[in-house]
Amino acid sequence: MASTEGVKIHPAVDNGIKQGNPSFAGGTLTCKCATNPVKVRITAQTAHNHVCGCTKCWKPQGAIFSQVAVVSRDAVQVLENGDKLQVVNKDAPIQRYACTGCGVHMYGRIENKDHPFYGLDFVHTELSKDEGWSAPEFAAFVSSVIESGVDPSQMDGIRARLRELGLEPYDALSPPLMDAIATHVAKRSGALAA
Ligand SMILES: N[C@@H](CCC(=O)N[C@@H](CSCO)C(=O)NCC(=O)O)C(=O)O
Ligand SMILES: [Zn+2]
Ligand SMILES: [Zn+2]
Repeated sequence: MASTEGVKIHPAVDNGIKQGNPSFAGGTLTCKCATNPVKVRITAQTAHNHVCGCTKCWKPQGAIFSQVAVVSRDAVQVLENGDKLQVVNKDAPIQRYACTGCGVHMYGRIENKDHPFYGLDFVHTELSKDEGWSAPEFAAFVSSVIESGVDPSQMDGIRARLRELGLEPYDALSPPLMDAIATHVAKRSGALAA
C-alpha cells in the first residue's frame, strides 16, 4: 500500500471533506483581487462537485487538483467588475471566464448546444465564504496531473490519498457522468431511442 504521508490534493479536502447542506441555495463567488474583485452570484446549490486533475481547470497556488462543480447557467450572474473577465480559450468546449487581475476562473460556460453538459456552468465554490456548498464526491482526470509536471512515481500515493478521503479516483469523469455522456451521444446517433 502506497504511503499517503504528506500527499496534498487541494486545500478544500486536505484536512477532510466538509459535507454540504442539501437545503443550501447558493452564494457569492469572489475572485482574489484585493481591489475591485469580480463577484458572481450563484442562485442554486451545485452538483457533481469533484476534484479535477486536468490542466485546464483553475487551481489555487500549489494545489495539484482543482475543485469544480456544476450549476445551471440560469443560476449564474455576474454581479460586480465583470469587465475584468476574459475567456481563457474560446475554442475549448468549456469557455472559462478568468479574472484578468488575479487569474481566477469565475465560471466556465458551454456554448455548444450539442454538448452533453450544455446548460451547466462549471464553478469553483471555494471562492465563496458561504457555507453549505455540495461536497466533492470523486476525483476526475487523475492521470492528467502528470501533464502539469507531477512525477509519475507519485501516482500510487495520490490515488491512495484520494481513496482515503473517499474521493474515488478516475482518469476521466465518474462512471455515472461517463454514462450520461455516452447516452447523449447514442441518442444523437440513433443507437438509442431519443
Ligand atoms: N488530459 C487533459 C484533459 C482535459 C479535459 O478533458 N478536461 C475535462 C474536465 S474539466 C472538469 O471536470 C473537460 O471536460 N474539458 C473540457 C474543456 O477543458 O473545455 C488535460 O489535462 O488537459
Ligand atoms: Zn481578480
Ligand atoms: Zn478539469
